[in-house]
Amino acid sequence: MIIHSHGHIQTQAHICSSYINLKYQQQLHIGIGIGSSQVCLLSSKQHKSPSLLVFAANVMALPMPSRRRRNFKNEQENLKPCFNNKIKIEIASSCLSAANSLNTTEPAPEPEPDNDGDGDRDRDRKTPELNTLFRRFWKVAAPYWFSDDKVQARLQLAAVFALTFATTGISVGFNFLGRDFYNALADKDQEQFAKQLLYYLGAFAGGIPFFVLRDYARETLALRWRSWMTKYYMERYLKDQTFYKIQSQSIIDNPDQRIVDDLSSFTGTALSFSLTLFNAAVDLISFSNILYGIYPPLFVVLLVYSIGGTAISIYLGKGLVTLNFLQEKKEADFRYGLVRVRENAESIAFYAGEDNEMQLLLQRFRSAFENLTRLLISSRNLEFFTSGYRYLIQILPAAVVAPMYFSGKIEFGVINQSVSAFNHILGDFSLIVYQFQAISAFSAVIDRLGEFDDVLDSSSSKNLSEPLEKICLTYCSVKSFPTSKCNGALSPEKSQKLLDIEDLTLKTPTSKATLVRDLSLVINEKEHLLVMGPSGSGKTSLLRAMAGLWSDGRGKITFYVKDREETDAHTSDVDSLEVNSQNMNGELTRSMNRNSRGVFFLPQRPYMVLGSLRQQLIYPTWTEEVKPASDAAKSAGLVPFLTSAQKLENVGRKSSKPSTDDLIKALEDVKLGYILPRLNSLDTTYEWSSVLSLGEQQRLAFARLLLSKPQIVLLDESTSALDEANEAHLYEQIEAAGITYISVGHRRTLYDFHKRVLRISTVDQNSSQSNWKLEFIDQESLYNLSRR
Ligand SMILES: Nc1ncnc2c1ncn2[C@@H]1O[C@H](COP(=O)(O)OP(=O)(O)OP(=O)(O)O)[C@@H](O)[C@H]1O
Repeated sequence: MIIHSHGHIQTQAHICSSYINLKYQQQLHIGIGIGSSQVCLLSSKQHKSPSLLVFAANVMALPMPSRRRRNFKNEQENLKPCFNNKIKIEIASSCLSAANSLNTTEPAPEPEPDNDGDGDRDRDRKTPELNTLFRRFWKVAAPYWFSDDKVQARLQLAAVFALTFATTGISVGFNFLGRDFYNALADKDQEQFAKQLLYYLGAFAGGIPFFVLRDYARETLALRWRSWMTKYYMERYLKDQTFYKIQSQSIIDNPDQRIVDDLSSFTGTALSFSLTLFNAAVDLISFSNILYGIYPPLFVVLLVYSIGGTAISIYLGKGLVTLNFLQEKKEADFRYGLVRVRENAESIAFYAGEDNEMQLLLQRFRSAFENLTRLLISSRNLEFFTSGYRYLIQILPAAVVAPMYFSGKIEFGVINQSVSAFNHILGDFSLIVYQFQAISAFSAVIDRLGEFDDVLDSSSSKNLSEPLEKICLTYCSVKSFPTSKCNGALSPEKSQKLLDIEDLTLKTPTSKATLVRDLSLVINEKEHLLVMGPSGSGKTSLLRAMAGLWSDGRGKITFYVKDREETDAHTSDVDSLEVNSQNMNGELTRSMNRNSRGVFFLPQRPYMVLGSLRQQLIYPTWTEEVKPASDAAKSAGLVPFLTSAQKLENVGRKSSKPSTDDLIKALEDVKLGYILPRLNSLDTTYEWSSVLSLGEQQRLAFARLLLSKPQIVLLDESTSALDEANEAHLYEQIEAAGITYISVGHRRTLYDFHKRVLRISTVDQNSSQSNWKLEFIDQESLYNLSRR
C-alpha cells in the first residue's frame, strides 16, 4: 500500500513513527518512507491489515501536531489487532530509499493558495467537542484554586459569591417594593405613595454599594487569578526551552497572545460566567416562587419557550466557536507582523521593503478581515433569532395576567411584579440564548489555552516527538582539581578535561538529516578549538547539541566543569549529573545546568534584552531584583507570586553580582568604555539593538562573558562583525581570564587564537563515512605564511 501526500505531512508521519517507536517498538514495525515531496506509508504485502490502512489514512489526514498526537492515541485502538497478530512492519528511516525502491510515486497535487500560510490548518479546524471543552476548561482553571494562593483565592471567591447572593436578595426586595409602589399609584393613595417612594430611595442608597462592591471584588479576584496564571504559564513556557521547541518546530501559533490576551479574558470571563450562573440559579429560585404564586401556567409557558430558544440558538450558532478561535489567531498573526516591522525597522528601511511589507501585512489583515466578515454574518443570523426571541414575549405576562386584574383577583401592582419576575426568569432560562456570542468567544479562548496547556505539559513531561535514541548530554561536576575521580576511577588527566564528545552523530530535529557523523573529541583546559566548514554543514548545530538545544542523533557529550556552587568548598568529589532521554527530571535540569555550571554560549546573532545597560551586562548570569513599579502598587500589596521568581532564579549562584565598577571595567576591557558618556548611567534604558552597532553588540556580549567567567565558552561567529584588531583584543581578554573556548567561524585570522581546528564537511547522506577532521594549528608556519 502506498499513500502519497504533501510535503508538510512528512513531519507528522515522522512524529507518529517516533510515537510508535516509543510505545510499541517491540511489537510494531511500520515502514515510513519519506520522500522529498511525499510520504509513503508502507506495509509489507504479506501482512495487509485493514487496521493499518485506517491508521495510514489517519496519519495522512492529521492536520496539526497537537491534534496529531490526540488523534493518534485514538488510532492505537485500531492498531491493536495488528499488535495482536504480531504483524511486522518495518520502520524505514530513510524516505528516499523507500520512495525510490517502490518507484511508483505520484506527484503531489499543488496546494491551494493560502492567505496567511496556515490555510490548510484553518480549513481543517473543527468545532471542538463539548467534553473536550469541559476537560480543557477544568485543566486550565483548576491549578490556581489548588495552588499556594488557594486560601486567599477561596476566601475572595466566597466574598464575591456572598456579595452576589446579597445583590440577588436586594433585587427581590426591589421587586416587592415596586409592587407596593405601583399599587399606591393605582389606588391614588398619596400618603402611601410618598412612603413607598422613600422606601425605594432608601433601598437604593443601601443596596447599590453591594452591586458596586460585588463587581470590584470580582474584578480584583480576576486580576489576582490572571497574575498567578500568567506567571504559571510563563514559567512553563520558559522552562526546559519549551519556547524554543514551540518556535523552531512551529507547534502552535502565537503563544504570546495566549499568555497575554487569552489568559486575561479567560480569568475575567470564567469568573463572571460562574457568577452569572450562580446569580441565575438563585434568581430562578426566588422569582420562580413569585411567578408560580401569581399564575402557574405562565411559568410553564416560559419554561417551554426558553428550552426551545436555547436549542435553536445552539443549532444556529455552532460555527461561532471555530470562527472566534480563528479570529484570535488571525488578529495575533497580524499584530505579530507589525511587531516584526518594528523589530526589523532598519533592515526593512535598508532594503526599502515597504511595499513588500505592506503587501504581507495587508495579506494578514485581509485574512483577519475575511474571517471577521464570516463571524459577523454568523452573528447577524443568530442575532435575528435572539432579538425576535427577546422581544416577542415581552407583553405576554401582562396579557396573561391582565384578565385576572380586570376580574379583581389581583391588584394592579401584581401585573408589574409578574412582568418583572417573568423577565428575571426569562433571563435566567435564556442564558445560553442571550450570551451565545460571549459563550462561543469564551469557548475559543478555552480551546486555545487548553491546546497551549497540552503542549506545555507534553514538553515538560515526555516530548512525544522525541525519538528513543538521542544524544546524551552530561554535566560532570568536578569539585576539586587535580585529584578528581569520575565514576569511581582516579583519573589524573581528567583534571584537565573540560569536554568529551564520544561517537556523536547529530541529526536535524525535523527532517532528521545527518549533519555530523561519529565525532569523537576531547577538549582540555586552554585547548581552544576552532570549528570550520562550509556554510550549512552543521557547525552551529554542533554547538546547539552541546548547549542541549538539539538532541536528535546518538552519542555522548560530557562537560567536566567545576560547579560554581561548590567551587569554594574544595572537596575531592565528582558528581555526575546525567541528562538523557530516559530521565524526565534530568530533562528539566538541562538548561539550568548549562547556565550555572560554567558553560557559556554566545549565539551567532547578539541578543540584547529589553532593559538597561546594567541588565544587558549581567544577563544571563544574574538578575535584577523586581521592584514594584509604583508606590500605588506597593501600598496595594503586590501579590506575592509576582515577586518570587527572581529569588528562585538566583538560587544556586554563589558568585556575587558585579558592582557598578566591575561593570564599567568589563565595558572598558572590551573597548566599549566610550559609550558610557553618551548615556546618563548604566541604568538608562534604550532599544539596544538599534542604538548599538552590530560590532558593539558583539563586544557587549564579550563583556557579559568576562563578567560571568565560565570555564568554557561556545562562540558562534561571535566576532564576525568586528575588525581584526578588536577580534584579537577580545580573544586575548578571554584567554587572560582563563576561559577555554570553542569558536565557530570562517575567517583565517581565527587560526591565531586556537590550538586545533575541527573541519566539518557537508555530509554525504548515502555514505556512512565520518565527515570531520581534527588538525593541529601550526602557529609557526602560520606566522611564516603571514610574513611571506
Ligand atoms: N530548525 C531546523 N530544523 C531543520 N533543519 C535545520 C534547522 N535549523 C537549521 N537547519 C539546517 O541544518 C543545517 C546546518 O545548519 P547550521 O546552522 O548548523 O549550519 P552552519 O554550518 O552553522 O552554517 P553557517 O556557516 O551558514 O552559519 C542547514 O542545512 C540548515 O538548513
